[in-house]
Amino acid sequence: MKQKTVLLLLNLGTPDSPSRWQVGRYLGQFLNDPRVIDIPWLARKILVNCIIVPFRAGNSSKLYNAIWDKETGSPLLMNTLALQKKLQAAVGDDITVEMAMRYKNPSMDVVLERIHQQGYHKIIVFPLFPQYASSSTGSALQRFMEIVSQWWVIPEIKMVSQYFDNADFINCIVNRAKQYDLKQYDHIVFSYHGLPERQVDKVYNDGVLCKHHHCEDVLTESNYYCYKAACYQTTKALVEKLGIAQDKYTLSFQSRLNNKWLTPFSDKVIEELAVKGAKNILVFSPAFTADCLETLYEIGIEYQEIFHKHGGQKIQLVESLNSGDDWVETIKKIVLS
Ligand SMILES: C=CC1=C(C)c2cc3[nH]c(cc4nc(cc5[nH]c(cc1n2)c(C)c5CCC(=O)O)C(CCC(=O)O)=C4C)c(C)c3C=C
Ligand SMILES: [Fe+2]
Ligand SMILES: [Fe+2]
Repeated sequence: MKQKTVLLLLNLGTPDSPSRWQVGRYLGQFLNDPRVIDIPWLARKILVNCIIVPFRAGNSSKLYNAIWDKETGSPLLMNTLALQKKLQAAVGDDITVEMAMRYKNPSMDVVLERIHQQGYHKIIVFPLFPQYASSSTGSALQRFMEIVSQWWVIPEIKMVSQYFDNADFINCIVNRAKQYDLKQYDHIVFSYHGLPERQVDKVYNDGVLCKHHHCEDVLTESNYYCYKAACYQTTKALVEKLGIAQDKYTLSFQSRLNNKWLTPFSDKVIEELAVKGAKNILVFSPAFTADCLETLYEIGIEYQEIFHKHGGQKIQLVESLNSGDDWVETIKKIVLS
């Protein structure tokens, strides 16, 4: 008997259109997730629905408009769909490749209902986040389990929770860097999506805060799921492979909602580099496997403006893994191992 297997790619999600209304709906669904804004229910409802969404939706809509493709729409959706298509071709008929978004569309409810109807014997879940965070991987896997737990038949399930330490994943980023002559840049920045420090501390069961676990330097049994530790290890592997000297790079965190997020902040690092005289910098974004608002706009447009304003010339963004052949082969290898 042939086993029917489905590979489910999960990504964060994006608005259905860049209109203020749709961006507001997206932000409302996203930020009302208790794993994203982890405060008591009533406080979250007031903060998100009465403060963040009304004040943020208009501005975010402008940012989405700037990166929206007239034909293909959201870059995050377009890149994830292209990856699904190429993976399907790579794995052949034995495995069906599906893709769903944690927020908005294609929704996990609809895609998992289709998977349910098909009666697969095995589901392999692959979140497109290399470093575990409760707000990304944790949330997507929780929603997956909530839905599947309602089924009468629960098939065999394999869930991948992170892969920042996978050598093939690191090599894919190294491959993206090959088109740039690293020696031409005054400095290299590894910019990761930020997180509230409080959420990073919640990873530890021993009550000892992240700052006492030496997450900048070591990966241990206790900090394996610490997002900060995973970001530092990702950077360590990349600088070793790329031969980047200690004083030539900086790790930083972007997209903060307030000042209690992981530091150093990417925008401040970019500003300081320009003030110190850097003219050209190369920016990697290794927490994002697909180019999206946070890479194309925040790094490519907003940081470019900051850099220029303070005397710098050009910020070069290294493209994400998107649907590259090496990334397709890497996912295939990880999920089939
Ligand atoms: C690396 C994965 C991600 C983590 C971890 C993450 C945490 C996180 N994000 C916010 C708030 C926002 N993020 C936004 C966009 C966005 N975030 C990720 C990935 C992670 N977020 C991606 C891929 C994107 C881009 C989506 C796209 O459509 O291209 C936004 C929306 C944009 C904006 O208004 O700035 C917000 C808001 C929080 C609060 C959080 C963890 C606590
Ligand atoms: Fe985010
Ligand atoms: Fe940590």
